[in-house]
Amino acid sequence: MGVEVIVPGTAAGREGLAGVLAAPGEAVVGLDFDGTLAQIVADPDRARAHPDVVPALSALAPLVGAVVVVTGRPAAVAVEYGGFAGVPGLEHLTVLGHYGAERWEARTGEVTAPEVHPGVALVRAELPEVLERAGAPEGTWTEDKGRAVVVHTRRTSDPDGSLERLRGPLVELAARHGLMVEPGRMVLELRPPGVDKGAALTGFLAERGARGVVYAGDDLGDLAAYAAVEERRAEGLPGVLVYSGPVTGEPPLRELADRADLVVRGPAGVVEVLGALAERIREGR
Ligand SMILES: O=P(O)(O)OC[C@H]1O[C@H](O[C@H]2O[C@H](CO)[C@@H](O)[C@H](O)[C@H]2O)[C@H](O)[C@@H](O)[C@@H]1O
Repeated sequence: MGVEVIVPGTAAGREGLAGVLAAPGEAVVGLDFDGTLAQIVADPDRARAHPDVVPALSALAPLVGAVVVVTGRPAAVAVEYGGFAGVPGLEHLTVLGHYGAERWEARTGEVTAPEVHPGVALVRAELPEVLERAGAPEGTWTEDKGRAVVVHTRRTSDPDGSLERLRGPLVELAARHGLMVEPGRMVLELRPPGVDKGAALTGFLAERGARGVVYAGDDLGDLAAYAAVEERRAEGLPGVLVYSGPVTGEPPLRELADRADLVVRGPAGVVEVLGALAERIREGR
C-alpha cells in the first residue's frame, strides 16, 4: 500500500500527522461508524463494517495509544455490525455509542449507559401522529434505537425535500419532551441533549493523556468532534481530520470537506488511511 494516501492537504494536517508519528504510542485514533467504517445503505439494519476495517484496525491498534469508535449507534449495535468483539489486536478497543452516552470496552465486553431519558417514550408515542399530520411522504421510515428515535427519508422519492418538510414538526415534538434533533445524512434523530461527539472525544483524549489525535467522520454529527480536534490543536495537540466523502452519489458535505485535512472516498478510503498510518508508524520504529 502506498503511503501517499496519507499526505494531508493542509499545513495543519501535515503538522498534525508529524506530531502523531513522533509519538504514536500516545496518539488516539477516533472513528465514526456509518459512512466512515461502514458503507451507507438504505436499510440501517444492513449496514456492516467494510470487510477490510477489522484487519486494518487490528493491525493499527497495537501501534497507537488507543482506537475509539464514536457513533450515534447504540454501542452494542456498532460492536455487532462492526464485528469488533473478540478480535486479536482489538483487546483495548472502546466504542462510545449514542454520541457518547454509552460506552463499550472490548476488555470487559460490557456496555455502560445512563437511564433512558423519559422524553424518548413520549416522543415514540406521539411520532406516528406527528408524521401523519406533517404529510410524511411514502418511504419515510422510523428507526427506534431505544435511547433515541430516528426518522429516515432516504427511501422517499425526494429525501432532502422530505427532510425539510418534517424538520419543523420534529423539532417541535423533540423540544416539547426535552429532546433535541440531531440532523444527519437523510435522517433527523430525536435524542436527549447533553452529549455530543465533541464532548465524548475530548473526554476520551483527556482520559488517555493523548499527545496526538486522528479523527475520521462523514456526517454533521461529526462536526462536534472536528471542533474538539480543532480546539485541542489550537492548544498544541497534533491532530488530523479525515473526511470520508460519499460514494453513494450524494454531494459532499462542505461543512466537513472544507475543514478536513484529508478527504477520502468512503470506508474503502478510510481503510487505506488506517493501513498507511500503520505502515508509517512501523517505518519510523
Ligand atoms: O454516528 P454514525 O456512526 O455515523 O451514526 C449516525 C446514524 O447513522 C445511521 O444512519 C446513516 O446510515 C444508514 C445506514 O447506512 C443510512 O441509511 C442513513 O441514511 C444514514 O443517515 C443510523 O441509522 C442512525 O441511527 C445513526 O444515528
